[in-house]
Amino acid sequence: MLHWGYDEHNGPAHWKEVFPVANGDRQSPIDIKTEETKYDPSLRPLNPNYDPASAKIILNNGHSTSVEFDDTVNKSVLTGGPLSGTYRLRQIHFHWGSNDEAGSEHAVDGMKYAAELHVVHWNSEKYSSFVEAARQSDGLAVMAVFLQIGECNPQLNKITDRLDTIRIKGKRALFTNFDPSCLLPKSLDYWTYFGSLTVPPLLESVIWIVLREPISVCSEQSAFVRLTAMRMDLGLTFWFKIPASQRQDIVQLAKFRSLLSTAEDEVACCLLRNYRPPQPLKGREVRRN
Ligand SMILES: NS(=O)(=O)c1c2ccccc2cc2ccccc12
Ligand SMILES: [Zn+2]
Repeated sequence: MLHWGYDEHNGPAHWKEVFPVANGDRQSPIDIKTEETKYDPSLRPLNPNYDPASAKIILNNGHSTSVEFDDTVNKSVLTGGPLSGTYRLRQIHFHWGSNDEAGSEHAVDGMKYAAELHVVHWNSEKYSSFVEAARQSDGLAVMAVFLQIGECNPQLNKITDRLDTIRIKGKRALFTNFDPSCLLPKSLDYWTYFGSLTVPPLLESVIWIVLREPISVCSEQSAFVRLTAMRMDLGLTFWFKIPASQRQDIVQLAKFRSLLSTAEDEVACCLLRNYRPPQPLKGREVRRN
């Protein structure tokens, strides 16, 4: 396998050839069977506390688009929930599919959402760097938020409106004054389990915190259906009368799909999907608050 990706020749089924831990005992993502989750009264409320000034850049690393934060000090942290100690915000990124029927990494009773946001933190109380923490069983904490097809999400526009400036792999742009809490749902109820990175090197060092309530995102498929219905009502070819700005808004998810997984000097290839399928639970418990 040349370099891992999500295509037929280098996708999740091949990753074990280079990263044997792909068949490990605490791999992610998983399909959360809600009937088998266990209520744990010792689980505390989640307490995200982010400073918008920590946001630094938005980038396309060829596998996803991420917003990177200044993690040299404890300015933006996550505490509470299943965590003991303080976990420092490192980056956020997204996973999506080539159509609205799949795209999330975790599933709930076999149901996949259209996309998934991951908010990545590392245990800055016990470890001195992200790289060191990524090698420890309690080193990382990732909060996952499901994106469900529906109304356009104005908060998400802060990200999707910038994607056309970082279409090519390796491109980055300044991105500050952004508090990722704006992308969290009203309820911070969650499921939690011990897992791994869902991308190579698939390190088994992540405490996963999956929020139960999704946030909304719109995509051209759902918008196209809505507009066609509207056009039917109006009996007019209404589409071309919509100002481009508004047309822009109705294709949030399409903008993720138009990112390139290739660099400047390569043949352009769209990053149409970047999710790993659910992995075996291997006896792990999924707790809920
Ligand atoms: N999906 S993931 O949260 O395991 C993940 C990444 C996924 C895509 C691109 C970069 C990622 C970096 C991560 C760093 C730490 C933990 C998870 C990470
Ligand atoms: Zn992720």
